[in-house]
Amino acid sequence: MLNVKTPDEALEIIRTAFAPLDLPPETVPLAAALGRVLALDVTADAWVPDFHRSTVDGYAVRASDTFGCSDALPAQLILAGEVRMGEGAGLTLAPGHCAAVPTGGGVPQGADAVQMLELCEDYGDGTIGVLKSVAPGHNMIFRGDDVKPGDRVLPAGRRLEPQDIGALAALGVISVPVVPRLRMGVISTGDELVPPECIPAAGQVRDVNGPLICAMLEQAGALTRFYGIIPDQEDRLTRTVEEALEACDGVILSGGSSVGEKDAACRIMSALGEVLFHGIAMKPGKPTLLGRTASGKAMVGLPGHPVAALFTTQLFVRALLVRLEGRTMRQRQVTARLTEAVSANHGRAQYNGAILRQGPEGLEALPIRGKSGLITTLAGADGYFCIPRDCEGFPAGAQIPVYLFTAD
Ligand SMILES: Nc1nc2c(c(=O)[nH]1)N[C@H]1C(S)=C(S)[C@@H](COP(=O)(O)OP(=O)(O)OC[C@H]3O[C@@H](n4cnc5c(N)ncnc54)[C@H](O)[C@@H]3O)O[C@H]1N2
Ligand code: MOO
Repeated sequence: MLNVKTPDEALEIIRTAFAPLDLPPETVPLAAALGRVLALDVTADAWVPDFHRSTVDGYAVRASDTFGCSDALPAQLILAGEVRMGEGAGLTLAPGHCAAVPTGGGVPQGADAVQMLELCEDYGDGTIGVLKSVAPGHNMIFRGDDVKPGDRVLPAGRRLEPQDIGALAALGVISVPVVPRLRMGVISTGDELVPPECIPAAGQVRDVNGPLICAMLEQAGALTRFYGIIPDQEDRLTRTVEEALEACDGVILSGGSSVGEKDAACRIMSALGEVLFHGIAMKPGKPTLLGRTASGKAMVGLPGHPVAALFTTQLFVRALLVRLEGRTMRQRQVTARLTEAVSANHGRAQYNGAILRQGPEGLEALPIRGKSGLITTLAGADGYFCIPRDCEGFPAGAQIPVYLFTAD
């Protein structure tokens, strides 16, 4: 019999039983930093931008020279010169003067605003008519508006996204201090499993969990090593788990997690360390196991059914990874209208895949139905929702939170 924990209790055990690995940071080039976790705060040591810039194509002016002007009574200013992209502004604007400036070009000293080309008129005699007045600061950004030296731009623990890579480039951070990637060993077990490239014979099935779990761990930032499909032979399986624990920070085993005679995951974990829990009150995913070796390494036993393996990886293995990395989990979610009723009445939290689509009244969630042995019921899913243990289901039209299958 399994002594089941609630999903929250299981997460709490993960948090208390494991500590961050605190590995010394490594440095990677900016081009390789996407998806990596920042090891240190990134603090600016430069001004961004480093000079006052125009945000439009137009004429840099002294705002006070334009006050009161209009279509009928333009302010006529002397064109003092032209600012070129990639060069300093190079001139100082005297009263009554203006300078042509492109979008992003430097605003000359003395100028404090820019008027757009379309609101100016070139008289062709070295003077420009400004047809509408501008307030100081209009159409420009000032030195340091974006970032000043000492500003914290990105916090340690952040998984870097493309927009962060852009910000690091702006600061000239080309060597990025990151947390070393966790190394996770993955093992599929079962006499019936064959590699995906094989055509299954009678009674055989292709290994889904190996590629699935490796892909999820890679998406979560870990380095995975697949130790292959191991038949239901306890001694061989034990040796493979030991080999994986030797080389990796943790090992994920799928299949054999239940209580049948051939289900060896629990016995192997007890032999190699201690079992922290066996069983979670969730559907799918009930026979999930977590263990810890004497040296503190994690051993996870996931149910063989692929959908159960997917949800338990999503909820618990990812939580384990962020714990070992010393981060907090950030689960992205949206609110969507459930398109059909989904019932649940089995005393376990129920997890359902969902496809999201834009409906006439906003985002809609189409529940994916199917038993936990059917992986195709999740192909194309965007996320999932949970019906809590004490709830009998959600009616059609309910606004529900949908958690996205994303990296963090
Ligand atoms: N008496 C009980 N039987 C079962 C219980 C229970 O509580 N008492 N729980 C059921 C639930 S829930 C699940 S989930 C499964 C989990 O079983 P195991 O983790 O022991 O997994 P297996 O028996 O090895 O496999 C189950 C199923 O999944 C297929 N499988 C396994 N690995 C893979 C893989 N890598 N790729 C694709 N498919 C895989 C396997 O062929 C089986 O069909 O136990 C229930 N039984
Ligand atoms: O809970 Mo099992 O994990 O139903 O398939």
